[in-house]
Formats: sequence, structure tokens, C-alpha cells
Amino acid sequence: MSGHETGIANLHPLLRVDGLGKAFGGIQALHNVSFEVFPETIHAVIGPNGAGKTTLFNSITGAYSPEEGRILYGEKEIQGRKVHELVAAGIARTFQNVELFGSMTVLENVLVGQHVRTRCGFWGAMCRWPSVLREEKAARKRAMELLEFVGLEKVADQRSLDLPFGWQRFLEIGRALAAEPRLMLLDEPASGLNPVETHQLGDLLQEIKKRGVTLLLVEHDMGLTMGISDYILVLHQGKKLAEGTPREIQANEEVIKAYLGGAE
Ligand SMILES: Nc1ncnc2c1ncn2[C@@H]1O[C@H](COP(=O)(O)OP(=O)(O)OP(=O)(O)O)[C@@H](O)[C@H]1O
Repeated sequence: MSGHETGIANLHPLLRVDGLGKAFGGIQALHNVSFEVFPETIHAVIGPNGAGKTTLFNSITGAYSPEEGRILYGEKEIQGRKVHELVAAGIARTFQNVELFGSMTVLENVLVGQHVRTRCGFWGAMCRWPSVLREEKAARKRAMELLEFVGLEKVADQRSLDLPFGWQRFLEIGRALAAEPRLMLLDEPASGLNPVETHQLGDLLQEIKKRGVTLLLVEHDMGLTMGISDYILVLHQGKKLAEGTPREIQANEEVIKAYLGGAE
């Protein structure tokens, strides 16, 4: 039963970042950053260039090991865990520069994304056991449903590299969803999208939230961020500058000053 069904959705954070610190040589990219992300919400991280957003994402998704602080996913500490462990635990991500298996078809990309949730092992796949064939059929059906959800079912058999950029981004989201995540991190999902695609992206992210997935996104497009986020964390020079609802953030003097004085 999901937290939403039990009515406790907003009592326990799904993700808790506590006193996080990460340095690169002499540069303190993150300093004592703490915040919580509640289930079935859209939580955005914003801040001027160099604020530490990517470093934060890379720390949560296992690419970096932070030197200080803790990251709790549910009750479990996950800082320093391997990427594949985090994916298996239900944390998926997309990248600023779309990262697909370019020579594979659209459908195959989603099937690869599902792999973490399928049971058949190497020998089962080699021997084509009936149970494996049934599982494969079910996996293709689920993958096609996901493609329909992200609007790409008509191009399922095309090579993913041949898709226009915006479609590749939607495919990357579909592939991340195939791993059945509870928490999905999106690094600048609107970058490179035209205004129509950005609007479609906003709708899609809200639909994903309705499916019970919690979203954490880094985004520079303020129209999109303010339009869909439940809560926003503002980083500035590696520190938490503010957090609150879009309305609170838009009215926050410190935030306005950081952006006007910053690089954006
Ligand atoms: N691998 C690295 N090696 C050295 N310094 C790094 C590294 N990654 C980030 N930094 C530094 O850490 C600071 C935070 O960078 P980060 O990329 O996290 O910021 P950001 O908010 O994502 O910026 P942007 O909006 O430009 O992507 C910057 O001063 C950056 O130069």
C-alpha cells in the first residue's frame, strides 16, 4: 500500500539530506546542505551557475561520495552507495546531456531500463525457458505502455539516435521510469526543448507524480519550475540560501539578489 493510500504521504520524507559537504580540492562545492523531499511531490533545486546543484545530484545518485553528512532514502543511509544499488533501491535519474543507447531502438532502450526489475537470469535467457519467454512478452507489453505514456509508441522501432532531440529526452524519461523508481532525479530536463516541448514536459512530470513517483529536478527554466514544483530549494555558492513554495521563493529578497548578482 502506498503512503498516499494510507494518508501518511506527507509525514515521512522519502529523501533526507543532512549536513552534506563535498569539496573538490580547495573548492567547497557543497557546504552543510540539509533538506527533505516528501513522497509524491515535485521538488526543484535551483541556483545560479556553480551553486552546487549538479554536485548535489551526483552525490544523491552515487556518482560522488560526499565527505560530510548523510543522505537518507527512507530509513536507509545511501551516501557513497554504488549507482546500481541505488537503481535497484528505486532511485532513477536522467542526465543534462541525454544519455541513451544510441544504436538501439526506442523500444530496446526502455527494455534495458526494465532489466533491473526482471527476474530471468543469464542461463534462463540463453535457454529460452518458457517462463523467460513469458517474462519477455510481459516486458515488451510494459515497455510499449510506457512509450505510449511518454508519447513515443509510434516510433518504437526507430533507432533512438535518429529521433529529434526533444523526443530523445522523453525517451530518456521513459527509460528511467522503466526501472519503476520511487524517486526520480532529472538534471535540467527542459534544456534544449522548444516551448511546446517544455509545456509537454511539464504535463508529463505532473502525470508521473500522479503515478506515485517523487521527482527531484534541477532546472533553469523558471516558468516550468515555478509552474510545476511543490517545493523549491535554492542553492548559492554551495550553501542552502532558501527553501519554500514557488510563491515564497519568488518573493524572497535573498534569492532575487543572488540571481541578479549571479551569473544567470
Ligand atoms: N569535478 C569537479 N572538479 C572540480 N571542481 C568541480 C567539479 N565539479 C564541480 N566543481 C566545482 O564545484 C562548484 C559547484 O559546481 P556544480 O557543477 O555542482 O554547480 P551547478 O550549480 O550544477 O552549476 P551549473 O548550473 O553551471 O551546472 C563549482 O565551483 C564547480 O567549478
